[in-house]
Amino acid sequence: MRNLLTVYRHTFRLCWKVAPLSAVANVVLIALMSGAAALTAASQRMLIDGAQTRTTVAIVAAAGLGVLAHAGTFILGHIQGEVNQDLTVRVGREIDLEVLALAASIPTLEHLERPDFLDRVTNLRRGTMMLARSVWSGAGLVGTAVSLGLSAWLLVGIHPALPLLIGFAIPLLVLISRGNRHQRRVRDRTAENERHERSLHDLCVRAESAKELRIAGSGPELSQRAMQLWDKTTGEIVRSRIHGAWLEAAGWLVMLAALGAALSLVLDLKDAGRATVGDVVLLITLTASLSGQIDRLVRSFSMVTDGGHVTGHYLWLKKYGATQANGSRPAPRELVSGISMRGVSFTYPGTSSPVLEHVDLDLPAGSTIALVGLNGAGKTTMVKLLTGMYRPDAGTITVDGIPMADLEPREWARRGAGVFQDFARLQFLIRENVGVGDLERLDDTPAIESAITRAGADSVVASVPDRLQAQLGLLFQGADLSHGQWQKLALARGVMRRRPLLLVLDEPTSALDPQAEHELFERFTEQARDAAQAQGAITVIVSHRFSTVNMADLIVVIESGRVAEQGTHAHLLASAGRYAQLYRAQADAYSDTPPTTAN
Ligand SMILES: Nc1ncnc2c1ncn2[C@@H]1O[C@H](COP(=O)(O)OP(=O)(O)OP(=O)(O)O)[C@@H](O)[C@H]1O
Repeated sequence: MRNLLTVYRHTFRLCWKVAPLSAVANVVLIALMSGAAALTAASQRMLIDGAQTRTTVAIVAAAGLGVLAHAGTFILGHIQGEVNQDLTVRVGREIDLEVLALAASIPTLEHLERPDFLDRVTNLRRGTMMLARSVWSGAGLVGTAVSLGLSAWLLVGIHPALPLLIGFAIPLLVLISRGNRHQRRVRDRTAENERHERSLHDLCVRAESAKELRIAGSGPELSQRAMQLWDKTTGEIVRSRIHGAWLEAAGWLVMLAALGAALSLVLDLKDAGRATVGDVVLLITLTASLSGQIDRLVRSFSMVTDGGHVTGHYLWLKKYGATQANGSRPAPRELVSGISMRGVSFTYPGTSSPVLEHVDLDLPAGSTIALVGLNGAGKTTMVKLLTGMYRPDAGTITVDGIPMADLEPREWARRGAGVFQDFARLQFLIRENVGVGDLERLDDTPAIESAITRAGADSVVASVPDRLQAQLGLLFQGADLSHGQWQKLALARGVMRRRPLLLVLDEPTSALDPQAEHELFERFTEQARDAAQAQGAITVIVSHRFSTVNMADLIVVIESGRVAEQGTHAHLLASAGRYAQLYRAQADAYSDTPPTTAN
């Protein structure tokens, strides 16, 4: 309940921020409407009683009051519905943006690969409207309670037992909240299926996956699977709704029986001369409006409880974000000793075997380090730990002696730059595609051009008519590029940031020919040396090409999550270990002579 109130306060603040006038109007309209239903019933009793006593003034006054109350209920209800809808959409959008910003601001990556996190975000995104709506339902709940109080007061006037009628709303509410609870459980349970269905759907309609699907002929199979998942998910949701509808119907039957009993009581009272015809009409009118009020109460109650559930996800996300950003020490502006890993082990969430185990490694300030090893050895994972995207399960990583966990994570992230093998194809203008590598210089054309030149991407820009202003990607009728061209732009984006302390190049040139890659790395190594001298910057390269690797100051061979060997190219070749074996295997593959077995 406290959580719900916290989020309501926050949501009211959002309402005030996005549409203060509508928020005030909504409160006033809800207050006015809560009195209108009771006023309608009271005017009818006055009308009947006035007719019996033939008091013209009373009849005219009652008729005027009735018309006013009816028109008020209708007109105010209509306006309130519109105002409410507008507020719900605007506030829902605001909450949606908040959720996205919150999820994107978490400096680590782990949550994006945790199914429970993704399910919560799915439910949260499904439920932002619900949350926004539930705030006004909470206000509506108060309004309806006031309206029911007025009705109870009118009922007491006929017979003191009649207000008990309102108490029959309780079993109805209990049954409905039971149905809602069941529906919420089903929604949570089906979130994973929904994500799965969406990913299959995306695979079927995205250009990137189209080639593989066409050649394998697997499109129909995948769309069939997506369909089955959709049927399963919606089937479960529909069944839970039907279940809820049955429970609600049972509650209403009880309520109707109570209304029938009340009516028969008032008819008996009238026969005994202890009630007027006006009282009978009042009860009938109240019965009709009571049903409406209780129905509103029930709907508001459902929305409030649904909102409470979504609130749980929302607060969880906020708390999770806060726990992931708990370091507060400023990141150094230059490196003196470098980065060290001591006893570092790491297992991906949801898996059981460690990817890195007891890694001890020193990355001296000002050096270029190459990580080599077979596929799946753990090279990219090591880079993810060094950049702070994941935290080790055991051991420590220090930056100039400061534990990385103590550093303000966003600040450390800002000290890094680079490009990953699974780079993004950002379908923006070319200048934006590159500029987002350093948001502060998004509009700095010379900086963008310089990054493009350093990444060897000048030919990519020259190949499209509008140059830097060219729109990229087929989604927006822009130019489509080859894989290698996209990669060159990703590389330019990766080197946009000025003076990073840690530059990571994780197979950034896998789509380039060996000659282009070699030239590029020569250029990078030169620049890295300048940065190294100026501020002790470290460059980490992950590559399978030994022509690139041998330029590094230190080569680290990773094997099954451990450091197998380290040293310079010459040292490792001389020691005739794993590196020498891998190097010769590649050299043989490029030569005309048959491969030798390295021993
Ligand atoms: N997000 C993830 N969740 C679970 N396991 C993962 C994840 N990412 C990688 N792995 C596993 O961790 C191991 C190491 O992966 P990593 O990407 O670090 O290897 P790598 O040495 O960079 O390989 P490659 O040369 O193929 O790029 C692999 O067995 C991989 O399956």
